[in-house]
Amino acid sequence: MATKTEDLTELSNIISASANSYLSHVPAPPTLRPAPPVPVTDEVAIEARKQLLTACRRVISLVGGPMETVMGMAVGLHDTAVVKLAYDMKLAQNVPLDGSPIALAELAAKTGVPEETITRVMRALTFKDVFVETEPGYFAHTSGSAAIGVPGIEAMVGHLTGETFISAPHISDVLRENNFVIPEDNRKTAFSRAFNVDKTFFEYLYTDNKPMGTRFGKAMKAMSTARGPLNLVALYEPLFSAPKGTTLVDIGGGIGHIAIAAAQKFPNLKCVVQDIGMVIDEGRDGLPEELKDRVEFHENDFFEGQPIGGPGVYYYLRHILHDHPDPGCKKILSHIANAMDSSSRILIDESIMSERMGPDGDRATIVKDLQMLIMLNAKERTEAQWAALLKGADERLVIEKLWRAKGNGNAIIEARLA
Ligand SMILES: C[S@@+](CC[C@H](N)C(=O)[O-])C[C@H]1O[C@@H](n2cnc3c(N)ncnc32)[C@H](O)[C@@H]1O
Repeated sequence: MATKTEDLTELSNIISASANSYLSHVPAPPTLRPAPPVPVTDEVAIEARKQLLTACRRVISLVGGPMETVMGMAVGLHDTAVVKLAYDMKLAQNVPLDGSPIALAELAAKTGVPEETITRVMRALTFKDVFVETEPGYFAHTSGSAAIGVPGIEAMVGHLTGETFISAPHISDVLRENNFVIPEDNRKTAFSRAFNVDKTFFEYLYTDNKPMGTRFGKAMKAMSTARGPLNLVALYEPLFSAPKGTTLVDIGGGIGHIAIAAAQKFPNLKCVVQDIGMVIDEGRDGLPEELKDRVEFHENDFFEGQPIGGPGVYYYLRHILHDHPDPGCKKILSHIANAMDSSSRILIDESIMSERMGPDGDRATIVKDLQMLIMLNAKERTEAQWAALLKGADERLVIEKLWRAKGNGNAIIEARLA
């Protein structure tokens, strides 16, 4: 890729050309003014955006030198800390959303936080275009700061700067004590060490810390559309011609946000959401009246078995298998394989990690891989790893087709019995 160059002039030409291409393929130029995040879906714009960001990162590495690159990564924890403070102090909720400024004294009165603390936090945030100082002592929202106040995104910010931030430093000890082999036990994680529990992240959420569980459910729902339309309703063509009464089992479907979107889009579909713990009740409570005859919530532990069988069933797993080390995934998949026949399909909606290293990688997938490591000793997988996992779960399971999303590393992996 041209952005591997160390020639600044060439890089600036790439930036200029990509910016022009980007601008001519998005509905409106990007802005820092407060506005809800809009995913980029045009294929040319997606590619131009990728080129732009890759070239800009290369410029920072070249011109900033090692102090901007390695030291920049090493001090990244302070960015997390300051976003956590903004979350805890509820700064985003107390600055006017229409983009008008608020005086420091008024913000201090509304949040109950001393002016000096706000000033220091704002100095770090405004440096990264999160909030803007419109004139000395007055602050207004930018698109970045406004996002912190959007309920589902706020929940994700809380999850990342809360339990993830607390857990992350422990990964070093967890791995060092196991000779840097990643343990396959997901009760022995950086998370479980940080919280001093012998439980998986999910077991802890649903027993010891229900508010954290509720926040996590909201974060999952918000993140499901943050990078574009849902893969299941946008990508997977067979559902458009599914016969009446076709069953889709949304395994670990949480509060049912994907099953609900699928039932709304495909009137022939009957959806069963399976999960454990409190999300089942939260899902039932939030189910729209008109879907009550086509969307059901069932309590089912995916390690224990798969009670739904019959011809033509779709077993849908979104962001489930990346939560588990290989032995757990094989257990889940083998239960499904035992319930399937040749007309049923497994649909795995996950990232496909690129085999290649380097600046062209997909940042979101790389970050998610580390997130899985810290919270669950789990991982994102390459196409070859997905195929091996399926085969390892049941010799008969093969990949039929990859339905790749445009512009990000996600796909629906369609698998069947050979
Ligand atoms: C990362 S969330 C994904 C939720 C949803 N599929 C989505 O994509 O937004 C993982 C889900 O797996 C569920 N889960 C965890 N352990 C489970 C188990 N043993 N059996 C069934 N569901 C489980 C969690 O409750 C949670 O809803």
